Amino acid sequence: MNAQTPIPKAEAVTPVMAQFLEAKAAHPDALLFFRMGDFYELFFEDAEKAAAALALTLTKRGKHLGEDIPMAGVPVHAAEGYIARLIRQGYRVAVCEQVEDPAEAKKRGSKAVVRREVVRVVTPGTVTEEALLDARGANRLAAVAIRRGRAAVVAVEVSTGEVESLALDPAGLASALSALRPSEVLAADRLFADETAAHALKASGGVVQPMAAALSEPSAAEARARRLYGVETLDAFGAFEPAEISALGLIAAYLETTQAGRLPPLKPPRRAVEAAYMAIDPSTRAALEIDRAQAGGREGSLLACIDRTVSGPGARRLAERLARPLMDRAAIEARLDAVGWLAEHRALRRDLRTLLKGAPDMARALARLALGRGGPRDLEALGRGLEAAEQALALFASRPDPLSGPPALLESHLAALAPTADTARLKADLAAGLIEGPPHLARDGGFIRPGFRPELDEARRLRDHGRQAIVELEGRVQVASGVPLKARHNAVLGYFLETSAKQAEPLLKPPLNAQFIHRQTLANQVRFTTTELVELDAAIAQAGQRALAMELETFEALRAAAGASAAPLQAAAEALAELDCSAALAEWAEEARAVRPQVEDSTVFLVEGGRHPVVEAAVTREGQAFTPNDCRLDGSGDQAARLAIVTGPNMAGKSTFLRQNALLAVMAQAGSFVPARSLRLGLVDRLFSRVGAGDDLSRGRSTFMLEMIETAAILVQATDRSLVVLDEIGRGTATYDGLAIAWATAEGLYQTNRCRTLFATHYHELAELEARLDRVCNLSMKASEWNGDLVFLHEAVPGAADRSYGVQVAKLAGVPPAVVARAWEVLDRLESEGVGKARLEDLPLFAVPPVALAAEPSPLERELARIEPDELTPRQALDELYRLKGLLL
Ligand SMILES: Nc1ncnc2c1ncn2[C@@H]1O[C@H](COP(=O)(O)OP(=O)(O)OP(=O)(O)O)[C@@H](O)[C@H]1O
Repeated sequence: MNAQTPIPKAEAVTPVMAQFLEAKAAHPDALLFFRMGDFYELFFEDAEKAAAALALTLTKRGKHLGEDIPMAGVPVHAAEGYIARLIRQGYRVAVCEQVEDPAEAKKRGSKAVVRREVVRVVTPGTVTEEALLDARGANRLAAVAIRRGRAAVVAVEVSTGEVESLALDPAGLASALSALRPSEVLAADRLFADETAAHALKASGGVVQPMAAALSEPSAAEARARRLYGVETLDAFGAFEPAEISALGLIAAYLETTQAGRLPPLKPPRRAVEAAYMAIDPSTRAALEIDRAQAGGREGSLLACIDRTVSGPGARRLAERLARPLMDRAAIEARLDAVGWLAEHRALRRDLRTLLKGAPDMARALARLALGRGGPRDLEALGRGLEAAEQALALFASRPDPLSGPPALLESHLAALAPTADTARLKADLAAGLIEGPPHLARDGGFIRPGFRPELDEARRLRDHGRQAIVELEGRVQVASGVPLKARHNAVLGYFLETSAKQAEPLLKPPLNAQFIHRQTLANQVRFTTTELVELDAAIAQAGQRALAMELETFEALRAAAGASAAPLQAAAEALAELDCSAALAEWAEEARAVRPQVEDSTVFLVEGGRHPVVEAAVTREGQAFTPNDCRLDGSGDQAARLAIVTGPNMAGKSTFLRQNALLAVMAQAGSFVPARSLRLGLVDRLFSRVGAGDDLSRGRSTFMLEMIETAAILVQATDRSLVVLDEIGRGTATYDGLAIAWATAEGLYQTNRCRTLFATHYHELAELEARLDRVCNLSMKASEWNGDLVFLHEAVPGAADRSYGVQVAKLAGVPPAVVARAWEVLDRLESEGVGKARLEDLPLFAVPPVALAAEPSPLERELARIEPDELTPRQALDELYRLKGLLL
């Protein structure tokens, strides 16, 4: 979001305003939080925006070029909450701090202003503070680039240091981005001209940050990426494609500016290949409500329904697994082994979950510490995390049946939990060094345990002893002077002796005025000091400062020790998260009576007694029973039909049936048990679901247009390994057009794409396909009529539905009786005239041989895609043109 403050000319402004203008000029598109003593102040347009966004009072401070300067401010101690709210509204916030002591500034002259610098830009994708993060959700910063016809997405989780790089075909951008669900996406500004990329960026759901195209240029990007990792060459990370380097360069550039040079500790990029995951495009993801319900929130999604994790990191792992189901059968089996083993070992699972419930978010604490934003509480979190790791290890070691050892994946997590010499020392130091329940911030001290550093104890003793000495002094001067003096302290005077104005009289006159030095007269009180008190005050202040300095030094030493052990700490954090995730899936499997799916390399899809977990939960809450359903498909057409036409009345459960089968595939390949009696699943490479679409009027597309765009994508991309569930294609247009489109789509999917397909429709004419084609079957959702009313049985049975029962459903919905009666009349007329029958006969079904839908690009197209105009000199461009023309000859 842009917050373009009109930048006034710097002449004739106060020195502070000049500082503000300079900082603002460097961060024109962020709201500038300008530190003034105990407040952050915002000026000009920033003030107006923040005041509106945070319901702050908009005031004025001084004049600029004759005009009042609008101003709004927030107290420093409450700033985090305000910044959080601005970030959630899509703003970026630049924090401009005082970076020197006011006393230092004074040394330069009485008029000198304190130096200020922007120490950080807070943006949605780079926040690390607990208050700004969702404990159960990842917070990713992603960058997108396209070079030489290939695209890349690099995603960084600053709060945990995870980095992932994915090289892919530009057509897959939307799927890849929607799987990552970044909070913020960076892209070179020229990328917005590319329709595919622009669509993918918009569909990502994150705040999009356009970046100068120069930052993604290969050499600049590579240099920055090397700097990010502090390496001479990126070779050790594998062979990056040019687009990946560009995207990594954008991330590096953004982190450099927003973190003001303080770079987070990032893990080496994990390189993923597109083929490693089941591709799920954004509309399929939305339609299936995998991690978010269509209404927006988590509530009502598959994730919310099955999430039994007990820790934030575990919840993030689970979300990640569901967002990106795997294609690697061995990796899926390994996850299933882990879930299965934990499902069997109930007592151990229970103890493990109790243990993990209290475990802290080590990865995020570590990242905050590394970025210099962490405090004693983050150190404590590391200590507690290491303790939890040891306890988890002990739990597994003490299980009663040592013979049935945990499967390989669990073993690898346990190995990561084992302490190293460094982490063991760190844990011991943290336990010995920190008090229970230390404060968030190191700033004020008071968090080092007595006994940890003898010299700190000594400084504290002196400080406390001094305080005791003052109490004694207070008693003595009272007796000596006969005046009721009270010892007090404030930040300006330090310690002083105070009495009422009336009783102060004797102290202001000889002989007592020789001992009592007057400091201040207020309306009712007079304040004094004595030489002894001045000395005590100085000694206390000095000891206090020494104690604080030592505490801060100790904090730094512990922080450095944690930083030096970052790798084993991150590994232990990840292992705890994985254990929570697997144990949670086992817990849910037991609750939901879910079974282990059988995953294969074939193209079968055989479900017995499948259920939709979310609908089942909703139906059960209402006190009703959910009807499980079988589904048999086979891409090879060997055991079952490849295409099933699903008909049945409205409300009979068609959409539920379709979605539940798609979700079973997602869950199985995510490595979860599935809500069914059994499932045999041949790995699904791409999942498509077109189940109802909303309008996308902001992009000027009608519901029907959107439906057709999505249908086109399926027809172009689905392979013989894909699973497609389509609900009511072609209903948003005239009946004949709709039927024709539905028919041709079913035919195309069957003959050209050859994918496994469930095709729900109200065009009962499509049932004819079963008779005409080999591997097509009809399914219908059973309903029966009872006393003129419809009863839904929600059972998928072989055969086509005889009719739609639309009028009965209208009646159930409360359409007025007169309208229902009229509808019956019209329906009777239409049916008696045989309009439906005639219609089908008219269609030129199978008259035209199907065309190859997923056409290969021509050599010329392939060559064109490879050319990167920005990287060519005019001369090279001309040469390229001649070469391309040559391809035509
Ligand atoms: N297998 C089932 N067992 C029990 N109840 C079910 C089942 N399937 C669906 N239902 C119930 O029926 C309702 C309607 O289901 P669904 O939306 O799938 O119907 P539909 O046939 O797709 O309807 P329409 O054609 O109007 O879109 C669900 O909200 C749920 O309450």
